[in-house]
Amino acid sequence: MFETRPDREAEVALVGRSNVGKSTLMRELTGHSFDTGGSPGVTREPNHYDWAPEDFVITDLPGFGFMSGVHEDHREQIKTDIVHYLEEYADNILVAVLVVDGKSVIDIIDRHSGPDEIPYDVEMFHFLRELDVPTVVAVNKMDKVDDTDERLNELCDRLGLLPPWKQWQETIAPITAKRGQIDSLNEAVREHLHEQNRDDLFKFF
Ligand SMILES: Nc1nc2c(ncn2[C@@H]2O[C@H](COP(=O)(O)OP(=O)(O)OP(=O)(O)O)[C@@H](O)[C@H]2O)c(=O)[nH]1
Repeated sequence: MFETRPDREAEVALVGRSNVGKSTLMRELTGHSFDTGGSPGVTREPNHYDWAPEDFVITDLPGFGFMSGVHEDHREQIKTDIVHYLEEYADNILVAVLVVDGKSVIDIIDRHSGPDEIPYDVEMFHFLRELDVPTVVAVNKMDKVDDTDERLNELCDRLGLLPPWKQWQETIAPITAKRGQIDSLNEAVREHLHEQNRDDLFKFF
C-alpha cells in the first residue's frame, strides 16, 4: 500500500496506464514538475501535489500496464495497490481522472477484450463508478488523432456510454497535455466539483 498521502479531506486523483501522459498532465495542472525519470513505469509511488491551506491534494497514481524491466508480479502488485488506494480514499476523491492515450486506446482495449479478460481502462472506469467516484476520462495525445469524433465515439462504445461522445462532455475530455490544451478536462472537472458544492476548488482547474 502507498504510504505517502498527505492527510487531506479533498482529492482529485489521476489514474491510467503507463506512458499515457499522466505526469505531463500533472505538470500542466499544477505547474509543478515531478521527477518522473523519463522512462515508462518509473512512477511507482503516487505523486502528491499537496495544497494544505485548502485541505486539498491532487494525486498522480503510478501507471499500470506494460513496463519494461518490471516483472509481472510487481505489475500486479502495483495494480492491487492502486485499487486499494481508490477504495480507501473513495470518500475523499471528488473527481477521478482516468487518463488514456487517444491514439492507441481503442486498439489496446480491443486487444485485451475476451471471454475472460477485461481491459484495464474499461475495468477501472467501471470500478470507479462502483465506488461512486465521479470520473472524467481524459483522452490525451489528441494531436496524434485525425478522426476525433469517430475515435471518441468508439471510446464511448467501449466504455458502455451511448454515442455520440458530445453528449458526455462531463465524462469524455479530449486533451493534448503536451501543448497545454486541457480546457475540456478543466471544464469537466469543474462540473463535478460544482455538483459537490466545491466551487472553492475551481482555481486549481
Ligand atoms: N503527442 C503527444 N505526446 C504526449 C502528450 N502528453 C504526453 N506525451 C508524451 O507521452 C510520453 C509519456 O508521458 P508521461 O507524462 O511521462 O506519461 P506517464 O503516464 O506519466 O507515464 P508513467 O510514468 O509510465 O506512468 C512522453 O514522451 C510525453 O512527452 C500529448 O498530449 N501529445
